[in-house]
Amino acid sequence: MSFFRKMKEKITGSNDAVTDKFKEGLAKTRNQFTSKVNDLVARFREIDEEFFEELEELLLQADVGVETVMELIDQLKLEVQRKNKKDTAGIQSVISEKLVEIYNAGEELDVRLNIQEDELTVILMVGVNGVGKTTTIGKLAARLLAEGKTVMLAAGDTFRAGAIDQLVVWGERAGVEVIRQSEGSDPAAVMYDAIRAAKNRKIDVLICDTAGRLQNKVNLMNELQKIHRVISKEVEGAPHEVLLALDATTGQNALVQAQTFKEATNVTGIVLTKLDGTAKGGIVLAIRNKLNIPVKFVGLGEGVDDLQPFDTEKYVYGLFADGLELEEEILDK
Ligand SMILES: Nc1nc2c(ncn2[C@@H]2O[C@H](COP(=O)(O)OP(=O)(O)OP(=O)(O)O)[C@@H](O)[C@H]2O)c(=O)[nH]1
Repeated sequence: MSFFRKMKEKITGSNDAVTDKFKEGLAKTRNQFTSKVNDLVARFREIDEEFFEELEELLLQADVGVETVMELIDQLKLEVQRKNKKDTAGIQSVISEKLVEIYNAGEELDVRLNIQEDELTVILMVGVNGVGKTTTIGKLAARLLAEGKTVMLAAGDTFRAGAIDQLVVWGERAGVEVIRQSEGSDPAAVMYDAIRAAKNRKIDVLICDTAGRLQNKVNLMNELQKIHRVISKEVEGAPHEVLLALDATTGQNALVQAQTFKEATNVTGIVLTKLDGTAKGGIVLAIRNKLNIPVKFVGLGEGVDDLQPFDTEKYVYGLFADGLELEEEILDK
């Protein structure tokens, strides 16, 4: 049985709906990338150096990242040699297998949220303006509520006009309280208030919004460090998560942002938003290679339930779904 079929059997069944979300969310990338791979396979039939060169080009176009592409091509060449494989039929399944292997190789990255059992969990949300931070906080709150947690939000982006109101709207939508002060006030003071309120009301998870000013790294660092200090003084071990929101549609620029935030604060996980809005969904693999920070959630659409925990196999399935299903049918005949 091909790798792809085994993977499909493993991930579908009990959670078909989530698998479908990955499939739908990655449609743009699949339409660009996989359909071109399928064309390539049809055009070449026989595996040769030129085939690998064109494949390499397609992977680079999908923003997979140079190192990962090189590694993948090397591994494919080895596998083809090992199996004495001469024709291109079924190569997509081998590519998907190698992508999963490469993603999962190296240090194990835990995608689960670090939620405390019996005490307040504090999640800090960081990222530049416009990446979908507020939206993500709203979606995350809804997800945690659905899991039976009580949730509170802290409007720590006191800098951008409208950020507080926007968070309040999300809070109302999700039915959770938002702790706020006026625009321009000290974000650390908002955090302090929010932690006090969350403790008083015995809340499980407090999600804190922050301003995402990147223009000045020193300022960003100072502000985040001050927030950190206040939070850790009030709750031991907090913040339990620092989630960095990155917009997948900004491609390599997202990697640059990530590097800056990584230097400014201890980022524990990435939320990759708007993955459905890009044809360059290979950015997930580049993030893995460049940053070694787990992508904990991906945004696969605008709906509340379109924020999904990242899953390597569902992701790779989403990248290849149609082409491989077609191929499976052909092989079955
Ligand atoms: N298609 C899609 N849209 C998303 C996703 N995440 C956020 N959005 C949309 O992006 C828009 C808001 O994006 P932003 O303006 O970047 O969000 P924001 O939360 O105000 O931005 P911040 O300044 O980062 O707080 C909204 O229309 C969201 O629905 C996603 O995963 N997929």
